[in-house]
Amino acid sequence: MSYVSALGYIGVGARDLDAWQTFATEILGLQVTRAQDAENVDTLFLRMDARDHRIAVRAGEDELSYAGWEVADEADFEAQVRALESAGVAVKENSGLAEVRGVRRLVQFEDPAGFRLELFFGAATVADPFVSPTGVRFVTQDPRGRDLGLGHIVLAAPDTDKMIDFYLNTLGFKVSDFITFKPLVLTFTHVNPRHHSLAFGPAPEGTKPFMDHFMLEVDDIDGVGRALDRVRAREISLTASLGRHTNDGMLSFYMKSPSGIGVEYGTDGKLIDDDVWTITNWDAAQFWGHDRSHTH
Ligand SMILES: Cc1ccc(O)c(O)c1CC[C@@H]1C(=O)CC[C@]2(C)C(=O)CC[C@@H]12
Ligand SMILES: [Fe+2]
Repeated sequence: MSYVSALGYIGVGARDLDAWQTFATEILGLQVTRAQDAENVDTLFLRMDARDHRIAVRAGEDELSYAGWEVADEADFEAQVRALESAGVAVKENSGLAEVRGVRRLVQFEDPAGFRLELFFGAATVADPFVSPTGVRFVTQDPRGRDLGLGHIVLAAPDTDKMIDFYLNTLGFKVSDFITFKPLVLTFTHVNPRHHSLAFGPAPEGTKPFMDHFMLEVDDIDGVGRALDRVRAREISLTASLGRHTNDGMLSFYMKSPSGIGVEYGTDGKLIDDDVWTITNWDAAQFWGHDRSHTH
């Protein structure tokens, strides 16, 4: 039982849309279309490949966010909706929202932490070629052309066990591996060859659930290096220096977006072949780097 095929899109809220527009264009290298959404709210639609957009940044509360999980076709869509319903999850089909997102069909539901999720198929795709303003190319497919989604997200919520149970047993995500440091355990999960589309970060009791960061992957190290140069040249805070993760081998750095949500920008992430993959439990998050004390 596994129907979800990719992290199709995400949405975040931002009070300062002008700052986000500059950040998206000049640092991340995303193509930006700024428009009113269906409810006349100022929105940045951010493009990274043939999809109409994979990130929407909507004027409003900085914390607001949602994730759009994609399935390959209508049969998988209906099967996943049934699986959610038999698990007792309230699922609401929303054709108006499907139209706003440009997708064929869409349902809305919440995970156990109350995080807003959408399940959809038939993503909005445009004929116009994607052209990055910084010249990067994003990795959203594997070498065989299989969709890898936009990157990954890390969610932090107090009851991690309940969250993991839901994503594994109701949505069919698979464990990639674990990283254990002292009392902390981080769990990484995949839905396609990308090492993780979703990971669970630690959150102390009483914390409001939040998206810690999203990760975008580019296809060469120079794209990461040039983005890092531009971060250093501007008022953007670097939250972890360049480093290489143990589990997915990603070479990346972390920064704070203008609305506060973290962004990891990397390259060279590992792909998982389920036929030969064995789950490991790493004792460290990185082979080197990702220093969080000497940043600005
Ligand atoms: C460890 C790791 C491997 C691959 C990744 O893409 C990735 O984002 C991470 C997590 C990085 C980071 C960490 O190791 C310390 C605890 C952190 C800050 C969290 O609370 C969420 C992200 C975690
Ligand atoms: Fe990450």
